[in-house]
Amino acid sequence: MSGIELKAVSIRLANESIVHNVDLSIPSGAFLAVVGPNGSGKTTLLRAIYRAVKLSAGAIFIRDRDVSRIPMAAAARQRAVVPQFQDADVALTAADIVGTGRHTHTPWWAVQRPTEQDAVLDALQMAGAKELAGRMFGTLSGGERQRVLLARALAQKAETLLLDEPTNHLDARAQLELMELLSNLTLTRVAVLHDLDQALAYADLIAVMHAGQVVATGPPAEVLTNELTSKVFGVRSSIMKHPLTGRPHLLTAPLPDAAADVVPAAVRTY
Ligand SMILES: Nc1ncnc2c1ncn2[C@@H]1O[C@H](COP(=O)(O)OP(=O)(O)OP(=O)(O)O)[C@@H](O)[C@H]1O
Repeated sequence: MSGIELKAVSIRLANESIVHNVDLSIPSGAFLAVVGPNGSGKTTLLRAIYRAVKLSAGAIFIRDRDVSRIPMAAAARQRAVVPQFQDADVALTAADIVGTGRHTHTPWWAVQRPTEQDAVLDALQMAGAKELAGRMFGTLSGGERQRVLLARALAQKAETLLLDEPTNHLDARAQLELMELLSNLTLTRVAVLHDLDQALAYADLIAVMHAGQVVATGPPAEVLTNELTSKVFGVRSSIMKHPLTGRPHLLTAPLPDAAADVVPAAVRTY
């Protein structure tokens, strides 16, 4: 069974074609990183998976069920979302926010039960945010909020986890902790990432977007060639092993002429 399947997906917004004819298959339990230059359509594609934007053509399936035909309550059990922006102007504590992730399993009036509170604290602990439980959400820093939103998504215990630039706002150590945590989860995960090095080091698969199309997919070390990063991102690159951890890392350097206007043929589709 496929975790998530996109079939010939196209999206138009404000009369503009934003995503064109994307096919993507993410195996159940895999971690896919979506990368691409600014404005290439990554967030729009992710939002389509959680039904925040409508498709103009094609279809999206989570575990073989068409997401456009699923009742909202069932959809919330299908996918948990860590969005890029979240309104912080709410009179709720971090634990309250995480508790809203439990509403897919428990009626709102039962969220104060000890088992539910344990689930909330477990999720906060996993996201490295247990000490923030009693803090008002609006008083938290950007990085602290990000961890609370991750905890809310984990508390939801959905079949898939969708994250939009989850390492934004996090300091160096918190970024590594988050990527470690994400790479060790066993549910199907899709994360929009800007950091190609993080995508290479932690994701199972990568999809590269350029001008609304997916131009390459496959294992990150096979996809992130110097040729691809030159053409799509306008940077030279090479992959090196970290001397301490042995993990692969992507080093980048400017191109003499950083024009990135050639779309390469797909490296591999799966
Ligand atoms: N609601 C909208 N109406 C009109 N255009 C939109 C809308 N949302 C996004 N776009 C446009 O669609 C294109 C893709 O945007 P999107 O946010 O998906 O890109 P992205 O790859 O996630 O970019 P970034 O890396 O900068 O976050 C951009 O040109 C953006 O201006």
